[in-house]
Amino acid sequence: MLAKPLTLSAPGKAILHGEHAVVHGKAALAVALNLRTFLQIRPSNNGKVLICLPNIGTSLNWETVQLRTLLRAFSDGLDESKSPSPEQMDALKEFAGITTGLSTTESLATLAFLYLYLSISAKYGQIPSVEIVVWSELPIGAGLGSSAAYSVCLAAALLTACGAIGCPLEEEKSVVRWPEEELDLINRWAFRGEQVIHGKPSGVDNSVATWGGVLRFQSGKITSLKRVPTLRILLTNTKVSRSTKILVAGVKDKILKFPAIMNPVLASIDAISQECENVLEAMAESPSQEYYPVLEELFDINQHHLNVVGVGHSSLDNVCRVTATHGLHSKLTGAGGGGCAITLLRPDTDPLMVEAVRQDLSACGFECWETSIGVPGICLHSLSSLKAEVLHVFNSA
Ligand SMILES: Nc1ncnc2c1ncn2[C@@H]1O[C@H](COP(=O)(O)OP(=O)(O)O)[C@@H](O)[C@H]1O
Ligand SMILES: C[C@@](O)(CCOP(=O)(O)O)CC(=O)O
Ligand SMILES: [Mg+2]
Repeated sequence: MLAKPLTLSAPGKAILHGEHAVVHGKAALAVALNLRTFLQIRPSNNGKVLICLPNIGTSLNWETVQLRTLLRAFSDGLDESKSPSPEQMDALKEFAGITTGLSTTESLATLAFLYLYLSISAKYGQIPSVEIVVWSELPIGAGLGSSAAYSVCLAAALLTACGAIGCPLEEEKSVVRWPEEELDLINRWAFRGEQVIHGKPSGVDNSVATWGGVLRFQSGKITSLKRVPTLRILLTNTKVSRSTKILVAGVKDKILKFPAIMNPVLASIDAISQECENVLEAMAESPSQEYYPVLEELFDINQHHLNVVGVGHSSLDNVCRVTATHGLHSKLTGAGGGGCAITLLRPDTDPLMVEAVRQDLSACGFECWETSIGVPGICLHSLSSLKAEVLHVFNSA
């Protein structure tokens, strides 16, 4: 099916409000970041499937005949409307030789790939021999949705390789997107990859990586915010590693243990997302500085709530403290427990001040950078449109 190599990319995300609460049916507001995961898929004629993951130093390959055996055993339950079953996961673990019960970076990436490869192959009757390289600009496991960008890239590449969706790249265009119904199919398959990595994802991250822009997400309903003000956001990576799967499971346990205490906190987070959406709309309508104190206060309140639900970390408290000494307001973003925080900058924040904050945060061992938001979701690239850094990774993989 695949005639020539394809290169595609999907963005990471930052959650303004609603992380964790969104897993329990509350609203979240999320933005696509200009940090992307890139995937190159090449047709191969050696009867193998190869996946190379330079970010984590992993390269794996299997014979398609081996995969075909597994496919037969699994083709019944594998389609985009079903969640991965424990039996399927056990069979994949055995196949991939994953013996430890612990979810490592490599084991999760391998299982998500094998699950998507086999289920898409089973559904569309193809078992393509391909070489795949996935490389990301995003920090991995830091709250910026690398798992979703990975799953969305894999779903789009495998659906294209199996002929389930078209390949809309035209010679004269450097970047193109799929039509809406194909994006929807990519998103639904990517959600299955997120289930392998997260356990119980809400679907917000894969939706942002697919659709891009600024989204409101609640119980699977995706609403693109059409009019949003330009927000300046500083991202800080505390470099404290954590696992989304473990943090999401911890919040669930807390809700089960203290429902009367935790449910009102989730309801309050939901109200914060709603209030923030109202403010963003009003700002887009009539830009004014007067809205910033409200956005800042919402960051502060939500950060306290996230500590209450048990996903804070002393490194994140440090980010909040350091930025507060410069009059700035921060909250964790994504699953928390370490990873990244976001800090709101006002449009007129002096670059010298931003530099001073960056230096203070770097002195704590953190990495910090300003980012632009609301970028496009999954797209196909012509080779000539790729940055030298990305080309270099693909050429040397
Ligand atoms: N570029 C990549 N290469 C390999 N694995 C990746 C990549 N991006 C994401 N992953 C997988 O996603 C997991 C991180 O997901 P998660 O804990 O949800 O953190 P986040 O989504 O915030 O980065 C990693 O452990 C790894 O299995
Ligand atoms: C905590 C959560 O709301 C976001 C997780 O994001 P990340 O994997 O930490 O980037 C989980 C989810 O919505 O699936
Ligand atoms: Mg994730």
